[in-house]
Amino acid sequence: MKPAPEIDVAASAEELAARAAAWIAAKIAAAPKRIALNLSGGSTPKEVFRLLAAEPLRSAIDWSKVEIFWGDERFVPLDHAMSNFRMTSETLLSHVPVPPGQIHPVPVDAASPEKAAALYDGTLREFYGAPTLDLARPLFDVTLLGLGADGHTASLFPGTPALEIRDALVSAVVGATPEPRITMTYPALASSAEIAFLVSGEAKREILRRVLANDAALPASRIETAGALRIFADRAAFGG
Ligand SMILES: O=C1O[C@H](COP(=O)(O)O)[C@@H](O)[C@H](O)[C@H]1O
Repeated sequence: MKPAPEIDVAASAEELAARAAAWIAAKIAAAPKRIALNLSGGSTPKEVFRLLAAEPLRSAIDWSKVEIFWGDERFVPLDHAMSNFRMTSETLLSHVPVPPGQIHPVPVDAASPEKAAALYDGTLREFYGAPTLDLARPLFDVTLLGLGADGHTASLFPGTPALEIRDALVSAVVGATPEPRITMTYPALASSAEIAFLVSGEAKREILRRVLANDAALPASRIETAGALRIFADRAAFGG
């Protein structure tokens, strides 16, 4: 992992969520105009999203500035129980006034995971306003990431071809999980002013230790960014 992450250790999962939500709210407040948030799926961000959608943060945030993307998605309909979009809608987006045109879901209605990936790649480049990413001008302001017990992050799973992709921003991931996934690749995830991992629970302790030791076999360890790297962990995950 580069650069060395700033590690924020909370006493509990609830405190982790509160600290991460407050941090995101502060990032939105500090943004002069629009702010591009690249969200993670999975279980850990749910409470963070609920807190952002509840008072006092809901009213304090200028949601008209916010653009929403997803770092990964299951190739299932948007209303499917496994959909990251659905989880985000239920916990956050159906409760806050983000203009609909600023919500950019992965197009899971495409004919195949590969087509969905290619379309989302185009969406990212159009939003960025240039065909290639410039290190000095990140695509996202904030990228949230989770950490799977196998070391995956977004849908970058150990041993999958997506880990080696450098010329596309988005890839299909077929065969790593029962359902196909769509994931941003390292170059897209890395193009963020701030990357924040959310890691909670004792089940993540060993994998977090290995990520912090830069175990190169783990996809999460291979995130490299010109931006800042932060880890929100609870004591159960971090130890101590
Ligand atoms: O970054 C991500 O990581 C998770 C694993 O997180 P968890 O909170 O469910 O343990 C992953 O599956 C998710 O889709 C992704 O965005």
